[in-house]
Amino acid sequence: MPQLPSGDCWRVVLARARRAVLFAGPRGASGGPGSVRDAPSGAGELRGELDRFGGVSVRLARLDAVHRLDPAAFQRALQAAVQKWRSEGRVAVWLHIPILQSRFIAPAASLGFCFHHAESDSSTLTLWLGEGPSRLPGYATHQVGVAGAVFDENTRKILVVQDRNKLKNMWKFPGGLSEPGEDIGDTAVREVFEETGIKSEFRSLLSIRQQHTHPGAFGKSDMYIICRLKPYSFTINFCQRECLRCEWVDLSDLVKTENTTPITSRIARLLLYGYREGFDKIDLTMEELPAVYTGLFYKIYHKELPDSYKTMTGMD
Ligand SMILES: NC(=O)C1=CN([C@@H]2O[C@H](COP(=O)(O)OP(=O)(O)OC[C@H]3O[C@@H](n4cnc5c(N)ncnc54)[C@H](O)[C@@H]3O)[C@@H](O)[C@H]2O)C=CC1
Ligand SMILES: [Mg+2]
Repeated sequence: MPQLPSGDCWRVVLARARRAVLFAGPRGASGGPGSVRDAPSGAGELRGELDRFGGVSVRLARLDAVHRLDPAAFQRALQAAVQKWRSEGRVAVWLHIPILQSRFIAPAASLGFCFHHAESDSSTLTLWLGEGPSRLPGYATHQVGVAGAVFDENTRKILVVQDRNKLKNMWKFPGGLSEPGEDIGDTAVREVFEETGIKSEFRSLLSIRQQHTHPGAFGKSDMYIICRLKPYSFTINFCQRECLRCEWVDLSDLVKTENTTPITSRIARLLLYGYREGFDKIDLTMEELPAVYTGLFYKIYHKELPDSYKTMTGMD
């Protein structure tokens, strides 16, 4: 006579019906070897969702039963769950832990989980279960800083600041770190306004600098992007907290001065070339396009295509 499913097992049956949701019930309960009675206790507390790569994602914030576990009980439940997921051929486990349940981090780490990343209110740990070294993608590798080279073509003047918090007070373009979800051009315009009081609009992207193990990037790499901006206000009202000085200077004076950073000096020369020969020689302009699958939009930056190439279908 077939054995009736236990409470945990019923949950597994329901989960199978729903397919996308995985219950880390007792070993064998969802088709693997073993029986309900082999199950290490507590395994049924952990429930995950299967991702398209064959990994399991467990969000503790959504599992009410887990709130009642102490760290030792959580460790037993997680160990049982991992054993089961391994037997089912899952390639990885993603464990999302709300900051107030951080007592579960150490038990997970003792089972081999490592930090993948943390946000302000949660951390995410991973465990690779597949063959060979982990193929899980890492988290953020860079911070993005954006500066605005605000150039007034009518007066040939460019906006520069001296940073208050630096040991050497050299002229540089105003700028700062991008916020999550912020367009590059919007960062440049916002930072220029916050630091100098000058209103401007985005024209183009001029340069990208990549620097690894940047001292201000918490051990990550730094991407520093300079944009060409066009001013539409001219009265300076600079931020005393961040800047020591702020001035409109003649572009050719900025090219000649030694009291500037190498990157500022180089971009000043590039701007002078663009001013004399045409900005199309130096500009990477932006266009917004629809993403293929997601229904979202993205911004693409490249040199302007001549009209004759915009509609070209192949080699004529
Ligand atoms: N070559 C160049 O001309 C320079 C380029 N950069 C690039 O600019 C970007 C960063 O721009 P920033 O103007 O530095 O950023 P930002 O304008 O976003 O923020 C700077 C301000 O953040 C605050 N801050 C930063 N670290 C802090 C800390 N540890 N404690 C307390 N307050 C803190 C300070 O108020 C500081 O004035 C990076 O991409 C960097 O590589 C920065 C300086 C010079
Ligand atoms: Mg700044």
